[in-house]
Amino acid sequence: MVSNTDKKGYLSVQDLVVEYRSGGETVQAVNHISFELPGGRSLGLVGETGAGKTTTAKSIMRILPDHATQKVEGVIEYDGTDILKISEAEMQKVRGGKISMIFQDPMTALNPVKTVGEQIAEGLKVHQGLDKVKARAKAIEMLNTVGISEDRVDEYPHQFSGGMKQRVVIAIALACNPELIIADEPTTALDVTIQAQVLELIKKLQAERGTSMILITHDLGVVAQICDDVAIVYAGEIVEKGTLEEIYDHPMHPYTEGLFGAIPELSKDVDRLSPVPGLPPDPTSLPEGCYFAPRCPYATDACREKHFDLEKVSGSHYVRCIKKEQEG
Ligand SMILES: Nc1ncnc2c1ncn2[C@@H]1O[C@H](COP(=O)(O)OP(=O)(O)OP(=O)(O)O)[C@@H](O)[C@H]1O
Ligand code: NI
Repeated sequence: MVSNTDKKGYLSVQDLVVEYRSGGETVQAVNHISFELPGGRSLGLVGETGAGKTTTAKSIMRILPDHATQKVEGVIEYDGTDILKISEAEMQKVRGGKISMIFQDPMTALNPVKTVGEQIAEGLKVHQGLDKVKARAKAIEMLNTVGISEDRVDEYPHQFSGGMKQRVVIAIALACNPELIIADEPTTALDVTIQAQVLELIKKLQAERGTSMILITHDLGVVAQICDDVAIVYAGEIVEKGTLEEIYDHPMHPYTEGLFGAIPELSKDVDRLSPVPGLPPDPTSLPEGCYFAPRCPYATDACREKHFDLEKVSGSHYVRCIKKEQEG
């Protein structure tokens, strides 16, 4: 039995299924994704565009678009509570309080007509019940934390550069001391030097505060720099997961191999995902067998017929591929 203290900050996603309705068709965006994230650890979600990474993140935050979402199933347990079952009022306490999300695009995450100070203070008033004066003082402290001079507290987003805006977004996300941060490509909108600075900052704050993190990215170098665990997402499924070492030193799924270009090593510089020849399947009509089979250099008839489960290879390393059975 897992005691309550063991569940502190523990995220468990089990059998998550998300479908959108679009143009009269069903989009199978997330297909039975399961993973666990113990408190204090960081997990990288890696995969091509459209794989279902953001949808997974939005499910945890419960911010999927109502009008377009036709099905959300599964269990998302945080701190022992199924967050898909609690009321919206309870969820509002979780969102931005215990769990907060850093969005991909700082331009859309910030409100153009409010000062950055007001925007950082907002969550502090809601989640920590701080009064105006205390919330402002804490907002200033947060600006310092992310390396922005406090005399800019009354400025508006348009007065900041892209990198500085993303720092403000991070300050907002971290202000309430979240236990879990979900960062959806937090640095893609930034130029390379600013990217490195922002990542260093996230990493430092995470280490200081023992925060857990889900990092969504296309950048394998960033994952290597920040994450303990990695899950490779393909067509709404996890096709391989394990620790950073397990995945980088012994990638087993042909898709993972493809993304890494060749056989990667942690010590070598791996960065951008390699383009894998071919295209992912249409999420409105997924193939019968393995979703990767149409692009897979090793695919056999068995792969096209049967859909494989994610199976344990060793330690915490899991892979969804028949090749694994053949290699032993
Ligand atoms: N509001 C929506 N309505 C219909 N389909 C959607 C909606 N949002 C996402 N999708 C579809 O769901 C699938 C998963 O999208 P998602 O944004 O989760 O992928 P992602 O892995 O985050 O991709 P990216 O790396 O481009 O951010 C895609 O096929 C996408 O087109
Ligand atoms: Ni995304």
